[in-house]
Formats: sequence, structure tokens, C-alpha cells
Amino acid sequence: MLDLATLSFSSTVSRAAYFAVFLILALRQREKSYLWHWLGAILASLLGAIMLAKEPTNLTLPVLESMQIFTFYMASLVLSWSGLRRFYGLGFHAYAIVSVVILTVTPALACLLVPWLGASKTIVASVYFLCATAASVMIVVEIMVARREYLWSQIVVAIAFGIYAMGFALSAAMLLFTDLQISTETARATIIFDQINSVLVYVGYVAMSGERANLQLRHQAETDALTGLFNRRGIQHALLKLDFERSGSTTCVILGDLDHFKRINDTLGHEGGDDVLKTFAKRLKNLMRSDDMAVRWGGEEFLVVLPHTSIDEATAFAERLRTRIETEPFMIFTKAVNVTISIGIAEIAQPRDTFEKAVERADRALYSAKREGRNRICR
Ligand SMILES: Nc1nc2c(ncn2[C@@H]2O[C@H](COP(=O)(O)OP(=O)(O)OP(=O)(O)O)[C@@H](O)[C@H]2O)c(=O)[nH]1
Repeated sequence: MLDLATLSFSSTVSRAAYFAVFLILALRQREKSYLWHWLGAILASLLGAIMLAKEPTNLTLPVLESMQIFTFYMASLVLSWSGLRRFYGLGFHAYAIVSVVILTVTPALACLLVPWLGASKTIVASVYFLCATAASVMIVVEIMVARREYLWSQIVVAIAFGIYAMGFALSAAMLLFTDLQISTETARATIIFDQINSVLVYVGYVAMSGERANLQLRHQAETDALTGLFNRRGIQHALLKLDFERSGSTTCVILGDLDHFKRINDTLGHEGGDDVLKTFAKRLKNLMRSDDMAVRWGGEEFLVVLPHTSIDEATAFAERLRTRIETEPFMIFTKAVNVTISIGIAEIAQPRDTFEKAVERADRALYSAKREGRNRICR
């Protein structure tokens, strides 16, 4: 069985290692304030661990040292929580600030007051465990209830803090309601429990940062920066999830090209042309259902994939789009600009047809629409 000195030493060393890793991460990405909060959380728990490691076998530390250790550990939990709020881009309300100050200060006050009132050290430890439970619950709630983005790695962190919360609550309950005393055995169990959980938390934080960066990179690689629609790579990826062969349903593609766009650029300038493209994309999105997909296919060429849509329904959609563009002038630099669109439609005919072949047919239909005078639909 590992003795307390060895456990305390390994707890301190692992925190020092995490501190080094987070310091490098934070220095490399200074603008990510949450990394600084998490670095602070690790530093606070490292300082707590160093103080404990100085006299690992002494279970009755003086008041001042106990106060400092409890404050460091509470500060660590609170900085974990504030780091998560920053990670999700959230600010701090006055009530949140007041509650974290109360949580951090209460165990220290208990250290000071309880011996003075003649109560036992067990009460002080229970107060610390109750505050730590509250802080851990705040972190779990932040991740699970107020979850703003889908990251698998945040679930690992939530589970770790959930286990922390249960462990802390159980410890407080046992100290308060049973005759359990702080002993070498309980100290050893606490350090082992903390060692395992802190690995989950800190590795989880690194994974959360990495997972989000990956998703953002993929999003950038698959999105057209001007319009926010898919680019060609993005639609290829999205199509992998689409079940073309779902029984009894067809998928249609619509290829639209803004008419005489060169003239728009010539009269409004390239920036004005860009505004027209952005406004068009917004109007298109407003007409789409949630599972329709829009792509900026080329300069002023847009593709829409309409899953589970018959060719007649796709034609009705295209007509709504064409009419909306024709009848509502675009306001560009306070000038009303008339824009029209030509559209080609094709159906992905199962079972042998492919997306690429359907797009080629839609392109030929679009060419016909242009040749027949523009501002029309061909299929
Ligand atoms: N502002 C702006 N213009 C673009 C962009 N991409 C392509 N264009 C312009 O779009 C115009 C396309 O011109 P054409 O292909 O000749 O077609 P058109 O003038 O729309 O004529 P039709 O398609 O035959 O009706 C060119 O002038 C391109 O420079 C862009 O991102 N922003």
C-alpha cells in the first residue's frame, strides 16, 4: 500500500506537469482567457498540494496552514468554473461573483472560527467539503444544463466533477453524521480519489480546447467565408450523411445563377457585388427547410440540395426563390438594385443516379434558362 508521503509527492508532481503544459498552451494562445483561468486553477491546487506535501503525515495542521490549503483548493475549483464560463463566451453576473467569493472564503473562516468556538476539526473539514460540493455542482451545471456547443470531451469533465461532487458530499455527510474521524486511511483515500479525478479534469480541458479547434477548422474548411453557405468540400461531407435511397423519397438539386452579375459589379463595384451575394444567401436560407443544404457553387452560382423532395415540389421552391429575388429589390449602399436569377433543376433518379450526374443535368437546364432569356426556371 502506498504511504501518504509517496501519494502526496505524486499528486504534487502531476500538478506541476499539468501546470507546465497549460502554461505553454496559454502562452501560445494568449487571447484564450479560459486557458489562463484553468492555469490559475492548476496553480492554486499545486500550491495546496505543495503545502500538504510538506508534512504529509501530519493530520492536525495549524489553523493558518489549514486555512491556506482550503483556500487554495477552493480557489482552484472556482477558477475551473470561471474558466468554463470564459470557454463558453459567458460573462459573470454579480450573484455568481458573490457566491464564488462566499464559497472560497467560508472554509477559511471556518478554520478560524470553529476552534475559537470550541468545535472540532471535523466540522471545519465538513464545511470545506460542503463548499467544494457546491463548486463542483456549479461546474457540472455549467456544462450540462447550459451546454452551448456539442463537444464529447466536455462530458468527461462533467463526469469528473460529478464524481468530485458526490465524493465531497459523501465525505461531508460521513464526517457530520457518523463517528468517522480524519485518519491516515481517509487521507490516503482522498488523495487517490483526487489524483484519478484531476487527471480526467485536466486532460478533459486540453481535449475540449483541441476538439473545439478541430471543429472550427473543419467548419472554416467547409464553409464559404462570404456567404456562410457550404463550399464544394462542405457539401461533399454533408452528403455522406444523406440517405439518397430512403424508400419512397427523391432528392432534387437546384442550380441558380444570378443574371448579368458582371453588370452589378460594374455599377456597384466589387464590394457592392459582394453585398448582393450575401443578401441573396440570406434570402435563400430564409426559404429553406432545416434539412435542405445550400452551397456557393461558384462566383455567383448557388446549388441547393433538397432531400426527400419531388421534382414538382423542387420546382415550386425554385419559383418561390425566383419570384422573391425578382420582386424585392436588394438595398445596396441605400440604392435599390434589381436582381434576377436563372435556375436549372434536376432529380437524383434512383437507383443508379449520382449527385454529380444530377448536378450536370441541372447545369444543362440552367444553361437553357440563360439561353431562353434568363429570370426563368428549366428542368
Ligand atoms: N463581387 C463579386 N463578384 C464575383 C465574385 N465571384 C465572381 N464574381 C463576378 O461574377 C461575374 C460573373 O460574370 P459572368 O460569368 O460573365 O456572368 P454574368 O455577368 O452573371 O452573366 P450571365 O451569367 O450570363 O447572366 C464576374 O464579373 C466575376 O468577377 C465574388 O465573390 N464577388
